Amino acid sequence: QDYDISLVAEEEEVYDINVLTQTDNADVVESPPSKGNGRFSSLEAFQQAAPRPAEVCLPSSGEFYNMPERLSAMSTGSISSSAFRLSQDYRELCLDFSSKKFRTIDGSCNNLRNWGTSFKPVSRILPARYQDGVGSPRTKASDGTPLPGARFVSLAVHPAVTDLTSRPIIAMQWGQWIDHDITGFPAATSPNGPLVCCGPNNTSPPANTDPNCFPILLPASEEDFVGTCMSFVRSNAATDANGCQLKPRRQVNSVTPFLDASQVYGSTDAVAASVRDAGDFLLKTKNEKFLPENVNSSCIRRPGTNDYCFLAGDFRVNQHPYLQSLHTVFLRDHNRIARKLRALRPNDSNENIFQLSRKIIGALQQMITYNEWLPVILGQTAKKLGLVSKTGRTKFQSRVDPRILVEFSSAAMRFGHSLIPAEFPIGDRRVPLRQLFNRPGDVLDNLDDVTAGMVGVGTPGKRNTQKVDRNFVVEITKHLFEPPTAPKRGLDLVSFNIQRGRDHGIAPYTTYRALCGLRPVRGFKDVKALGPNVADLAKIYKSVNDIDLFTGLVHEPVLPGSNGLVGPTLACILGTQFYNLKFGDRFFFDTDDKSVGFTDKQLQSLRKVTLAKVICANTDITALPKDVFNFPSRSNPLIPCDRHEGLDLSLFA
Ligand code: HEM
Ligand SMILES: [Ca+2]
Repeated sequence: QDYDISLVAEEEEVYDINVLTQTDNADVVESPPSKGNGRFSSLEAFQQAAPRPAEVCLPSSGEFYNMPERLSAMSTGSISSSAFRLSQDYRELCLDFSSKKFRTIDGSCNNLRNWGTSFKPVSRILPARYQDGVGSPRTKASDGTPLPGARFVSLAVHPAVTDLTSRPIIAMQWGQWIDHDITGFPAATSPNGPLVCCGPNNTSPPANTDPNCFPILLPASEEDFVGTCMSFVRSNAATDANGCQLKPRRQVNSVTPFLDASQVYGSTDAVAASVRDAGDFLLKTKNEKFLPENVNSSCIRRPGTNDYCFLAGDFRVNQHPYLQSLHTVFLRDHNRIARKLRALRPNDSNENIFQLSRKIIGALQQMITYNEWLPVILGQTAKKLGLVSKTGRTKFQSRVDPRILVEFSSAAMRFGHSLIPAEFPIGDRRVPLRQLFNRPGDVLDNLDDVTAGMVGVGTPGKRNTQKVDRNFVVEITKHLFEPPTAPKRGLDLVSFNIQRGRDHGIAPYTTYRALCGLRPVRGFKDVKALGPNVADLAKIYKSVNDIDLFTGLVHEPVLPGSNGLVGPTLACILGTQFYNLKFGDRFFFDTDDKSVGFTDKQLQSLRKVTLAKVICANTDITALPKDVFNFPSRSNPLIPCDRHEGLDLSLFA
């Protein structure tokens, strides 16, 4: 109910962020370890193989410990009703886990509850708000009337106003890079392959559309897309061992939630095997320099060139050149480190050299994320929650659940879409993002120019990333993945984010704000909570308590003094997830458990490395500032690449 804010005494914004706990799903206690789920060489293969919900679903007997059943259970992220059996199983498969020095590829056996294995259901902070209570998307407002359509919301409250931060574009790009390390929702499919959820030429879908279709219906006033429908497929629903959907519906994370560089190495044994030559200590490359080719993938190749589509540990690798750049830089860094270690440890096995290199790359991912990136995003909150890890060692907490919270991957972490600028500098060009999707050419031609543009030292001069606010560039709200020859047939990422939240039954924004201990929103005049444009929200939502989580989060103003880029509820959800990914990871890079961690000297040396050093060591860029999340300045001067401190690998001899 809206009421007059002037009647409410002004109070200070109380802002003391603590981490949240997830709901206690009965089935979260343990889930089966999945040594064997590497059957699938790609996400597509996984999706084809995922069993359809059976016609008749009997209550699960819990008796699914013969192999075929177990494999299918693992691949669909199903979970058992019998914790006892699972712990038995877990003990069997993770028997030697205390003697294991390296992470498994699929994240299994990280912790006693076996949380954090790929292709397992995500966790959640609050119970789902499905419209039917079990699985249908949230489509109605609190008074029972329909919610405004996702595209309608996108058009009404997410315009393309430009508002820049003082940061280079890497502040955005690192976020997407690590997002692909920690989250990935596989889409539902039909027995015949991918689902198409609109009629021909984007007309409204026929009546018998697949139940996993949840198309975005375009408003009558739509000018940017042809037709009346934008295809949207629901995320794959986790099933039990009998192929029956779990109730309430749960989504699956196809990648390991740990920051373990799984976008480089893969989250299943099959993908891991595809990115390296069996028995070798190196990752596969093309011509020693670039990512290997994925012959099963499609991308846009320039005629008359040798352009090819990339293969990496994550299937999203081809999306755009800045993402491809980080994939290439870390691929090269693995091979650079592995070659040195090979020489330093002549008696060691290739497998050990590979795993040791992988462990160092994983440590770099965590260090850059917690010490360089998160302080930029969360400001004070990063320190307050103990996320910054520049000194000392981290004590693993076995009760902290590292699994991805559905609210994080469906809404909060997508804040990064607001950071995306319209143009990406590459050499002396500034290329509109719509011209870069799915094209490997720029990285193959000139990785250095792509990378320099990303970290703000390219030739067109300073190019800043956008602020986190309600604004999104048209490159992603009108022209996402638009085919070059088919105008108005792109997608709207903001509509997708909103629709995805509804697909996953995410509760509205105000619920999370309250949970984070912030004062309630005082209706549609509450500029302090919902920002200067709150009146626009009033035009489309009936109550503040209907606002979609994603939309609410990017409306919240950044609190004065927070020194970060995000508002308080966003800081709360992001902080919670990154807290869980630090303290709930037995292999966190600075763990005090020396049996899996680094020696004091190794850690000390490792801590000198910054993203700048990694880029210097693997490109022909000649100078970078120590902190690439800030532009070069008097306090962050350009330093020749050979003077950046690196990891002393002789400490691993
Ligand atoms: C050019 C840059 C980017 C593009 C083109 C892009 C595009 C996309 C697309 C198409 C999706 C799938 C949407 C859906 O079906 O629900 C997605 C999901 C997502 N994006 Fe981005 N994105 C970009 C940058 C970022 C950044 C900077 C971040 C974070 C800081 C981010 C975080 C996410 C997350 C967490 C998801 C959900 C992934 C999952 O769990 O499946 N993205 N993005
Ligand atoms: Ca991972």
